[in-house]
Amino acid sequence: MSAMELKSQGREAESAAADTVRLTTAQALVRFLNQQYLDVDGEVTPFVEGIFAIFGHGNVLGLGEALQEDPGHLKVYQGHNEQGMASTAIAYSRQLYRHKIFAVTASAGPGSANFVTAAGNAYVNNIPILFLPADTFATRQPDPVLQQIEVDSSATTTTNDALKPVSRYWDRIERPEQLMSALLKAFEVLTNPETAGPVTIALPQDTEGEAYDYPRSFFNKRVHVIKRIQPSAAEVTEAVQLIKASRYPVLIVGGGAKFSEAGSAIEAFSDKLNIPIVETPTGKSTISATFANNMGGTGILGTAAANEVVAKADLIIGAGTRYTDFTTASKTAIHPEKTRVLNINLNRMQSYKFDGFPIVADVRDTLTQLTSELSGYQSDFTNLADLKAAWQQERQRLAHTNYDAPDYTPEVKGQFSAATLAEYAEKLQTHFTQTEAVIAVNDTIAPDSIIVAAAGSLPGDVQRIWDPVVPNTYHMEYGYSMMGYEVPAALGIKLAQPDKESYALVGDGSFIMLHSELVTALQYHKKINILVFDNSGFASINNLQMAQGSNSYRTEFRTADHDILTIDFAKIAEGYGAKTYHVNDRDSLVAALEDAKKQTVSTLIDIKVLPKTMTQGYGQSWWRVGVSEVSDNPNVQKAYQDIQTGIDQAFKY
Ligand SMILES: Cc1ncc(C[n+]2csc(CCOP(=O)(O)OP(=O)(O)O)c2C)c(N)n1
Ligand SMILES: O=C1C[C@@H](O)[C@H](O)[C@@H](O)C1=O
Ligand SMILES: [Mg+2]
Repeated sequence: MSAMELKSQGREAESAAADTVRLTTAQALVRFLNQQYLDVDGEVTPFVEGIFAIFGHGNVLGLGEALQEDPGHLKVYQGHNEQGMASTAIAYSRQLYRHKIFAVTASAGPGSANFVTAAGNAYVNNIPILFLPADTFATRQPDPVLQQIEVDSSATTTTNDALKPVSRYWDRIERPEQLMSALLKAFEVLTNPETAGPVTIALPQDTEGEAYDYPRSFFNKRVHVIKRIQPSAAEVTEAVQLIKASRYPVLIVGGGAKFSEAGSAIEAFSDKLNIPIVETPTGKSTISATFANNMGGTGILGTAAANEVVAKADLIIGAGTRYTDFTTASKTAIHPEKTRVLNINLNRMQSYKFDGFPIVADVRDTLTQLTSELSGYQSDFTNLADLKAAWQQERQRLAHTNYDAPDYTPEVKGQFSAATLAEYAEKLQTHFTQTEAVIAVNDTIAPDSIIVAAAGSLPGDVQRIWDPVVPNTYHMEYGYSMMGYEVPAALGIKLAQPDKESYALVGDGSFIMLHSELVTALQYHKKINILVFDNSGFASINNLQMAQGSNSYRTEFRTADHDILTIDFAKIAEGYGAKTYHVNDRDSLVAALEDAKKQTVSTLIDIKVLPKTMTQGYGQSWWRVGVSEVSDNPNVQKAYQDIQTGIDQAFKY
């Protein structure tokens, strides 16, 4: 028996009579995490998979020591950037429909501050994650300590207070016994589908190591049951009336539908009642793109087919959607004056939106009930197959856009001159268009591979032209649209589904901003594939800026001498130890993708693409943005007037 085992046996024996066990706060925390289980539709699994850690002086001696001594079943990984490793944890939970989580721990001060962006991401996307930032001393004896901001107005304010607005539950453990009530509350929040999101338990570094006689009962196995909330009879009756009264109902599949695993229920509903479905970015891949009534992504970034049925709708059925501006075209795509709205959502507040009739219940079970109650009903849509076929034709056109064609004009028109585009072609050594590249990836990687995107122009492209066939293979973070989510998320996805290939679709700007967890993937032999779409700039923002009358300003990547910046992303990843490829046309991309499939090590494909060659709007694409009211630039003045016209037409709340 090892010295450690002897010591721990002694500790158990010592307090056995009192039915307590003497542990430090950190040891008690680790022991508790090991005992949390989730019951989803009768299947019980451990809820906490592990912990990502970047140790500093604030957490290495308390939590670090406890994990070193006995992590139980928790897998402990070293992260390389706090925001990055938290993004990995978020992606892991999201990919597993929130059935499992990782905790993340950082040292006090800057390490903890690095959590804030990721916490915002988890908050807006309703993803459970347990933040365990170290904190300054509870005793305050050595104050101010290294990395303490030392707020004059209150000694209780520390860096970790910045996590309060982006936590669904926030607590600070200043005495070891506080841990018990804090963790009970924390895990209720983490495991409740209605409140799931980030939880912060701040750990003052002295408290982490302080001991207490914890009741053994606190460490009993706890099974948190996910309850599928059923619609009331009155809710079903009203919904049935609304649908029966409508000729052109359209179902919007949101993230709530995906988390409810409502795919089959939606297909049955849509198929039997002839109701077209359209998808939000998060809802996409709940249903296969090949499903006959699936018109694809909707909203500002939507397909022509989806936006056409939404325009015709006399009833919108929102299944687990938050109705963000991108889905509603800033409230111009849906008008409750002309279109009734029926909302199915676990969250009561969400269900009230657009003056909708609220059903506060589980999406899967509600739609199943509605399908059986509505037998005999069919919508009057007759052109769904034609709309879908027309969109597929457009997708084919986008797959073959050719910069070298004599009559070539880019998808984003009227912004860069032919000379500027030629300058990019020459500097980046590419004639490759982004739409051709994205579709080539879609057509080449295995259908059960998982892609992730988050920011820039790629979320718009894939919302329109990515056709996911296998459910849950499309992982989109377009709630916070956090640049830098893509690479760490690819690792989280790989940890969640180790037998699948995981691909990050990432712009050059996002890659530069954050890719530290590529090192973690390499370190732990978790293969991820990174596809960098390099157009040498914050191109989507450049598009937006120029579309609203401004000149191109600080959104292209140019040197002080106005030269286009050229970066060898493959070389960067090669330096870390990844297998890399340079690509500038379809053939070289397909060859690289095929070779990358054979690798066991993480890969990066550096894809040089031309700016202005991403997809553009297809109906329902007004976006309310903050254009300047006063400007000497006539184009900005016009853009301001155009925005006022849009505002006049938009639904007001
Ligand atoms: C953390 C963060 N900072 C800033 C933004 C605002 N933003 C959105 S897209 C974008 C540019 C993205 O550039 P890139 O990744 O190269 O993609 P591209 O637009 O070129 O497709 C910026 C700065 C953001 N979404 N997230
Ligand atoms: O500001 C933004 C504009 C969007 O086009 C982009 O996709 C998103 O990442 C963003 O933050
Ligand atoms: Mg870019």
